[in-house]
Amino acid sequence: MGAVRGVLLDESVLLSDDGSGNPRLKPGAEVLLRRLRYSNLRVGFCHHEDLSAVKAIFLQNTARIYSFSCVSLDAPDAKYSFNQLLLDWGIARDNCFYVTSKRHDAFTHEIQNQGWLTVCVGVDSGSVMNKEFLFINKLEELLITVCSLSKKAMQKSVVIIGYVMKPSREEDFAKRGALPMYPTQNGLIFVPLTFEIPLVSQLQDVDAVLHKATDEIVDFNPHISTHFSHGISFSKGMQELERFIQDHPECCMIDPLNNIYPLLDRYNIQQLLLGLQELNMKDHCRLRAPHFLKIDNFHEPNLRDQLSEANLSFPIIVKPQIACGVGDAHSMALVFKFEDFKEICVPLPAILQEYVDHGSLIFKFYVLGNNVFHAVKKSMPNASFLKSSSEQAGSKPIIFDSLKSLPVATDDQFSVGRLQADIQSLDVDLVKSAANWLKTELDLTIFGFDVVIQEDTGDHVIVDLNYLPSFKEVPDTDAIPAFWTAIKSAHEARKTN
Ligand SMILES: Nc1ncnc2c1ncn2[C@@H]1O[C@H](COP(=O)(O)OP(=O)(O)OP(=O)(O)O)[C@@H](O)[C@H]1O
Ligand SMILES: O=P(O)(O)O[C@H]1[C@H](O)[C@@H](O)[C@H](OP(=O)(O)O)[C@@H](OP(=O)(O)O)[C@H]1O
Ligand SMILES: [Mg+2]
Ligand SMILES: [Mg+2]
Repeated sequence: MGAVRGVLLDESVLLSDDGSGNPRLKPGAEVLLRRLRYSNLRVGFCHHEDLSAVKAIFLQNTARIYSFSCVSLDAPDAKYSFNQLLLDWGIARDNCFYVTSKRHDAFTHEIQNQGWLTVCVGVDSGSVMNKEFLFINKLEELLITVCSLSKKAMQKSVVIIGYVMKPSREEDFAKRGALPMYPTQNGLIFVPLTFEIPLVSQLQDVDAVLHKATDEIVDFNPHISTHFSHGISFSKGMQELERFIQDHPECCMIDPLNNIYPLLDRYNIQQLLLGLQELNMKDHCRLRAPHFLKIDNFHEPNLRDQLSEANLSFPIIVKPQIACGVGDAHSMALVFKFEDFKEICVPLPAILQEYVDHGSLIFKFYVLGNNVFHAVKKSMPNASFLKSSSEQAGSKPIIFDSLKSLPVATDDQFSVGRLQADIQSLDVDLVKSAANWLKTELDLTIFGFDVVIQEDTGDHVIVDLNYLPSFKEVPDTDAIPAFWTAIKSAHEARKTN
């Protein structure tokens, strides 16, 4: 038997009704189907003829939504349709999981005799004669059960990556084929970790954990401690995961929490980026960090002097010190004069950053292990454009959210001719040297950073660093294999450390 390739779900696992006969999906079923949809496993539903017509139609419609098969077990040609399903799927029966919640079902025993792996969900193992079945209590256990069996069947030639990230991010990655539950070409199987069931039971077969821990931040209080990361509170599930990893160092984190903390703090990022000056090479543009100043409030008596000492002049972009993970981590402002500071409500403590005129183009760089990709994106326009639009509003500061309402250049502020010139002005080798330097400094597997090119000097200024970004601008054909290679290498490297 090889890795599990197909999963056939009996309607008893998926359907309940609302008491008045109207069918609906059982709790946990919708999440399961969403995850199976992009799992690279073949998935089908099945039901007996005695299923009510309304439920049978609901099941067929649900299968259609997810592009899954749906077969009737008692149809005159049932055996045919079952075997036909296997032929259509192009897989052997012993690579298939049949999942049911039926206690006594002649069909279940027959299909098990035909060599299918059978999983009973929510069925007391004592009530079923055949002990060959696998028994799980909750639907949430199914995926880790499938993946663990695949690993066992593949004689450990696969590595199971358990992952934690917010649903929207998981969906984005899964749709790109990045999180398959069937082994990748380099032997990775991805399984979502759920906090709905004890982590210990899930992690015993997991070889490495990929997490976007910042998706599990539930609060940030900068006043709790002078140590920035002490102000960060993670979800109970993330805390349980952290405790497990402390007790089980053999299960590796891609990447350890301590390695991502610096990227939660824009002050840390600025201090780290000061090291870029060591990379500057003769006959190359200058690579640098923006001038910056960290402030705890806008009423500091000698703020003007501090601005001048930090080599900061207006306009100044104001960003929260907390870089991600909380709702207002991306609430920013572009301030044109000193008096405007009292007008803005950027969360404190904040980082004041030199606003770099960069011709409305930003270069997003992504480091995936030893691969470095970059993409060009439209960005905020030069200050003169923003100031004029702001002057019409009485030169008020421009308040925005960088993820939701970034004041990107309008077409007339952005000329395509410039686009060619600007793209050619990017010193890729210089920035790749920065990428390699950052990888060493940060000891991270996957991270991104934003580069703007200052118009009058050509300085390459890194204005942002992010952990586990979506690298959505990079073609999947390049990004996804690199994503898998990076994770595999990180697991191997951390395993040997
Ligand atoms: N110092 C700067 N000078 C000029 N433009 C800047 C500067 N900093 C940021 N920007 C512009 O604002 C955008 C958002 O800034 P930044 O990337 O720091 O925000 P963020 O919330 O960290 O975004 P994300 O993490 O989603 O990339 C940048 O993509 C760029 O267009
Ligand atoms: O949502 P928080 O934890 O505040 O952090 C953001 C990051 O700072 C951004 O870098 C992410 O955007 P990209 O994944 O496109 O880089 C962004 O990804 P998203 O736009 O897919 O949500 C977020 O992860
Ligand atoms: Mg950014
Ligand atoms: Mg960022």
